[in-house]
Amino acid sequence: MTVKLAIAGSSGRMGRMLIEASQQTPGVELVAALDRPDSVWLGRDAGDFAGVNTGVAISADVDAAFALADCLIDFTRPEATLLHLEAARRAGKAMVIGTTGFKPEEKQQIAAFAEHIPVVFSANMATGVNAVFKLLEVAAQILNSGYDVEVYEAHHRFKVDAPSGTALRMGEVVAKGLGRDLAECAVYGREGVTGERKPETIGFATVRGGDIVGDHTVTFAALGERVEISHKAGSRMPYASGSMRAALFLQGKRNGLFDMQDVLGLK
Ligand SMILES: NC(=O)C1=CN([C@@H]2O[C@H](COP(=O)(O)OP(=O)(O)OC[C@H]3O[C@@H](n4cnc5c(N)ncnc54)[C@H](OP(=O)(O)O)[C@@H]3O)[C@@H](O)[C@H]2O)C=CC1
Ligand SMILES: O=C(O)C1=N[C@H](C(=O)O)C[C@H](O)C1
Repeated sequence: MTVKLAIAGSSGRMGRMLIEASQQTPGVELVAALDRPDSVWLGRDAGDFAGVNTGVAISADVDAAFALADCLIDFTRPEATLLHLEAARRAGKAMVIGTTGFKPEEKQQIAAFAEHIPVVFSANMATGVNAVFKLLEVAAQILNSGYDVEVYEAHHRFKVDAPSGTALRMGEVVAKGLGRDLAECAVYGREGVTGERKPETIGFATVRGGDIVGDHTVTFAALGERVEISHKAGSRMPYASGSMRAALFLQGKRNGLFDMQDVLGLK
């Protein structure tokens, strides 16, 4: 059966890519496209950015979108995602959430919504990045003593949250593998006379510039050698295709919180 899709933030960088992906993915049908109530794009065909005619006009009416759609894909901002989750709960429909930058208590709210509706929530929908999460689990098991862990990420100049959701997830995966709690061992910046590096810490470095789509590297550095595990995105399409896969995965599910590891069968 076809999954009827609504896409939020449809004029955004990911929104445009998701609309394009929806036109190329068997088993999904775009039925609604959302943007802010004050967006200049309201009323335009959702496919205008990609040069295709979808027959779906961009609107700000979330409840009307859920009346048509089985699933909303949301790559917006945390405050918008939480409002969309309320509408999804009212309608009893599914959500795929790619938005990053949530506070811990907001993540708990998402988990609470997922007791009532099915949700895929993942900081990175790309298959390659999810493969890297698995590689990091293995690396942390083997390189569990004497290696300093540092996470580097680089993104475009327009990104508003740091470190990236993906970098934080990478930190969480490695911390768990090493038996540490990321909240206690993360170091998010260094400046001035910092003193020597504490061995139990996990450091983060953030670069912002130009149109970098998304680079992530985790370094395990010891005395005499280092291991680097990297992913570099050259296009946003892997995030969009992963999201289509996530929407198809949610078909027929009543509730529950899932991530791309569930979607890809990596757990
Ligand atoms: N999980 C993953 O694989 C990936 C996650 N992301 C994440 O997705 C999110 C979006 O990224 P990106 O597309 O680059 O961002 P953009 O700023 O390009 O797009 C965001 C879209 O959401 C809309 N929006 C923002 N606030 C609201 C609101 N309060 N109500 C309704 N709509 C709103 C924006 O409208 P307007 O422009 O009018 O403000 C815009 O259309 C980020 O959190 C990013 O980190 C990105 C790529 C991959
Ligand atoms: O904002 C972006 O562009 C991206 N955001 C996600 C993140 O914060 O991890 C995923 C990807 O790196 C692109």
